[in-house]
Amino acid sequence: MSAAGTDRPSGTSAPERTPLSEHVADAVALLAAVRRSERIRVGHEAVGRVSAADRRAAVDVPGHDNSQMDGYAVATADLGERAGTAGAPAAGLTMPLGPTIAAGDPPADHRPGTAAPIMTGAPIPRGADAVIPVEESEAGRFAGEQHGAPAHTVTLRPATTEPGRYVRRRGSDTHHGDVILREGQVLTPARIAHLAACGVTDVEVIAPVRTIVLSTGSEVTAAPADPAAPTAPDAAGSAATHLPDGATFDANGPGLAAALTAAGAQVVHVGSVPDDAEQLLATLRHLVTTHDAELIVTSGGVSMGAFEVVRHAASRSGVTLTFTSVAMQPGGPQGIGTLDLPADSPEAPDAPDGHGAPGRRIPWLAFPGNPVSALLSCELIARPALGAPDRLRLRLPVQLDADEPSPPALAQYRRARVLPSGQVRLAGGPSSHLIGGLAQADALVLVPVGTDTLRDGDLVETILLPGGER
Ligand SMILES: Nc1nc2c(c(=O)[nH]1)N[C@H]1C(S)=C(S)[C@@H](COP(=O)(O)OP(=O)(O)OC[C@H]3O[C@@H](n4cnc5c(N)ncnc54)[C@H](O)[C@@H]3O)O[C@H]1N2
Ligand code: MOO
Repeated sequence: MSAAGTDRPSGTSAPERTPLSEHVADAVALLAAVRRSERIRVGHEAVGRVSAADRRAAVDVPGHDNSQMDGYAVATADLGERAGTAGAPAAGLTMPLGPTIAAGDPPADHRPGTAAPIMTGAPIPRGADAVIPVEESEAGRFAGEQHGAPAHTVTLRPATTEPGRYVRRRGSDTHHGDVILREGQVLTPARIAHLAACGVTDVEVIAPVRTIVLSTGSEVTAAPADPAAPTAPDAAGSAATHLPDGATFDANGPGLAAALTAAGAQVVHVGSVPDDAEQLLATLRHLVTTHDAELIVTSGGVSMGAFEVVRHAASRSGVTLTFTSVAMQPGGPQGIGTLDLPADSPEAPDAPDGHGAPGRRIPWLAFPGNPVSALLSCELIARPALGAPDRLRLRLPVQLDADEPSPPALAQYRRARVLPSGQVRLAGGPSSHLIGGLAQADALVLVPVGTDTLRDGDLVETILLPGGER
């Protein structure tokens, strides 16, 4: 990786750019007003939710000393030296049987001098300190499984006789009071099992933020879902679908809605509007009211063109949007702010007393329109603001066929795949319209500010994304 020089050619001035970390901090502060937590049951429905508080174990796990094997509970002092680690005597060690202990039995006292048949998970009787597996008995299995008269003794040939053998101690996994789930951790199947094992039946998790996703742009159109539309596969094997001249199928609506859902939001509406500021605002006010929405996420209309609908909307009353150029690519042009639903707005919900409800201020994240820019904005800005957990980041060597230039003023997020060798390889070019490259990627490679060339073998910060399955 080679660093760019710091000298600028005279007569040029770099645009003022906001570091990504600053913009994320603004988004986190903006969404703080709508972030809540809720209590849910510990069960399969909790998978993927994010903990909003530390949680402690309600009991020791295991709850009692218990056997790790089906075998015989013994007091090792009773085995004496005859069955020392040098090996059991050829004739074995014959002992009277104690009472049989099953999993679920209450802990009892051990009868000194006996070997008590004990099952995996059953409580070790008080006074016993080891379990000899049934395979180390002369018969190799329990008396009840054998024909003939019930046995009163067992002949053991223990491989070793050290105390504690095959005993799972109370609390050896988790102690009562241990923190078993931390704030910000995802509820994975194993964490759900651990919580359940520790007697925790409900947890506080981040509540989904009701979110409206709106694509902007007069060119943006939804792919036809008309059941009467022709669906015969074309030469390339996909359904024949007509894209009107000049139009673009809406990638950002479905993509952002999916990314926001994965980040824990509840997407209540996905749609699009043309480049008309009045229509955009009327649509948003109507949707916010109808769905009692708490967050607006738009894509497009934030850069320097003549038809930047979100920028135009920002000059209307009740809209507070700041536009900034974040020092990253993709996703540089960003808008952030609020939409007011004033008390006297015809769209404001009626209060129970029939008078207008108090006005509301809805956070608004305005992402750029290029599909990779929109999705990476969601990944890098909306996810942390919604409280979604950080992705795993690794420093990996990048595998390149040739040097890759990078704009030194920007942190560049290149799409990549992690290789089984532990290297990472770029997937497609840097342009922000290349949604196919992002779709095949399972990682982002961060080329930091100040770098003008990425070289084969450079160690790069790699952000792991879902989709790594081969
Ligand atoms: N003169 C300048 N031009 C541009 C600049 C700049 O700084 N100066 N920034 C570029 C960057 S970087 C980006 S990113 C884009 C952002 O543009 P907008 O947010 O205004 O987005 P649009 O112009 O509406 O669209 C850009 C591009 O993406 C396509 N698009 C938009 N929405 C969708 C959608 N829902 N699904 C699929 N594709 C979509 C749209 O058709 C355009 O091709 O501006 C650069 N320009
Ligand atoms: O910042 Mo834009 O997202 O590169 O195309």
